[in-house]
Amino acid sequence: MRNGMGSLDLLVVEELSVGHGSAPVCAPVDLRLGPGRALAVVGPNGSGKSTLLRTLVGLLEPLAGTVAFDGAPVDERAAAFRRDVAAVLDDDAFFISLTGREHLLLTARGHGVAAAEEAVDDEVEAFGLGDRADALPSALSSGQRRRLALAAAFVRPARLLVLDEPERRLDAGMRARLAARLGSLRDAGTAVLLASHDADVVATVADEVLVVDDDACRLLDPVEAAGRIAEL
Ligand SMILES: Nc1ncnc2c1ncn2[C@@H]1O[C@H](COP(=O)(O)OP(=O)(O)OP(=O)(O)O)[C@@H](O)[C@H]1O
Repeated sequence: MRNGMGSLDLLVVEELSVGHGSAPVCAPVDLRLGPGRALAVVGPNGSGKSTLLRTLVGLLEPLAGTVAFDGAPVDERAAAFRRDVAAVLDDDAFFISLTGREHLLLTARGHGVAAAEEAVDDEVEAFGLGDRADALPSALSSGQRRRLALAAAFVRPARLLVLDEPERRLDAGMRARLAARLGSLRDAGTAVLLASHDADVVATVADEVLVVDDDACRLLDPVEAAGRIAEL
């Protein structure tokens, strides 16, 4: 299906059931996400947002239903999928002996960024890492580790950005800057999928909101969803 920007949907999810054993953690999900669009996944603690995102990026097998990225079933081992999709799901996925800056350089170079050093400097600046970029991850605060994980997703090109509660452990100023940046990326054509508990982040970034629930997972527009998010 073509979306409002005249492009093919990147992510197509049909009758998707997700869970860690045989029982689904929430009702089945149907959604489509195209370039230049942003979808927020909301719901209370334990409703299944992270389980859904992990399934969408191929880290968990669907219990039923399908997930396709760019017309093919999701396979996180496929080079094209790894090239096109940047995900920040956890913030403890670091090499213990590489500094923050070294992680960012590795990521930028691994994804073919031409001026990798400059791109890394830009993200160090944007995420306020400053001289802490030369520390090992174990010597960073939890918020600084979060910033580093996010910087690693921004330092490389991606067609789809998947973020699990990106606001977690960020201070108010950084939350607002992150939301603004996600909005700019979306406007520049990246597809953005994020789980969030932050009504301001959702209002700034999302064109559409998926409310995850046991009975039914429903797609709402951000205005309809605003009251609902405030309750969660
Ligand atoms: N590795 C796991 N093995 C078994 N059950 C799990 C696992 N991870 C999560 N669960 C369970 O799956 C359900 C959904 O959890 P999930 O982490 O997807 O929720 P969430 O909506 O992301 O919650 P939160 O807002 O707290 O981050 C919960 O009941 C949780 O306890």
